[in-house]
Amino acid sequence: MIALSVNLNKIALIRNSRDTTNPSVPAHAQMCIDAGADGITVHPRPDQRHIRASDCFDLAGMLSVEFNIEGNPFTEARKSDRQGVGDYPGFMALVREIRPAQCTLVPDTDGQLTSDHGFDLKKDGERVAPLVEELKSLGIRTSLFMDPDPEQIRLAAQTGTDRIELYTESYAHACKSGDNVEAIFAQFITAAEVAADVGLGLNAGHDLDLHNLPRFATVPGLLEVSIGHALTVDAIRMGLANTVAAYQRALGK
Ligand SMILES: CC(=O)[C@@H](O)[C@H](O)COP(=O)(O)O
Ligand SMILES: NCC(=O)COP(=O)(O)O
Repeated sequence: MIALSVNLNKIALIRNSRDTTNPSVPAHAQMCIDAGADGITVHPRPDQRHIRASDCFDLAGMLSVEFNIEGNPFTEARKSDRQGVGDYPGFMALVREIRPAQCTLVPDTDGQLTSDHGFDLKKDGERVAPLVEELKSLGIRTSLFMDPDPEQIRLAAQTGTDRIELYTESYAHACKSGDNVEAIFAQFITAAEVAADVGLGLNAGHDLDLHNLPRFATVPGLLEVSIGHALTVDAIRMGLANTVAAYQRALGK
């Protein structure tokens, strides 16, 4: 069974567009859970453009499903520039205190519009490995955000991480454009086979949607997908409960 972890970044983005608590991130998480979500994912960024550190604590206090916190482990603490919003404590400081079920390390720089690449572990492997070890010692399952690159995936196994999360934007783009879909999808099949060969659990995410998900769900060994942007947009059209159910059906459940 492939777990569906709903990413709430865009719910927080709507909330932050006013000085309000509406929509409530915890209340939205509960609606996702009531509708059948297997997990909740958030990606607190240093500018707190959407998910804030306070959201992570609020969610940690109420979730009855797995909590996955994603982010760049090398981000430093940053003062909030918005009245009434707490400071960003730094990613590792936040995760050390919350101790979510899973932590997905993502090599985003602070100013990126969105996540757009996996780790280069030739460059950063020696910095990442000790953090993986620390997170695991805290009882947190670790995952590294990776491109579907066999050499990099083999390097990921050397860090000691439990899982990797395949960055699926290239597949989503190919599905939209119709160009090279088979060749791109074959890259993910190969990446999944390499991950299994080196003992890594397999997650995936970014730009997955109701159209591209059914085929991606056939990737061997896939354990979890985290989906936020397209699912939130679909919920505007279909309603949240119907949307979560539709994504579960797209996963073959
Ligand atoms: C790592 C990844 O691909 C997404 O989980 C990320 O959370 C997207 O971030 P934004 O929602 O800020 O675009
Ligand atoms: N790790 C991917 C994620 O959490 C959500 O990505 P997206 O569906 O918002 O592109």
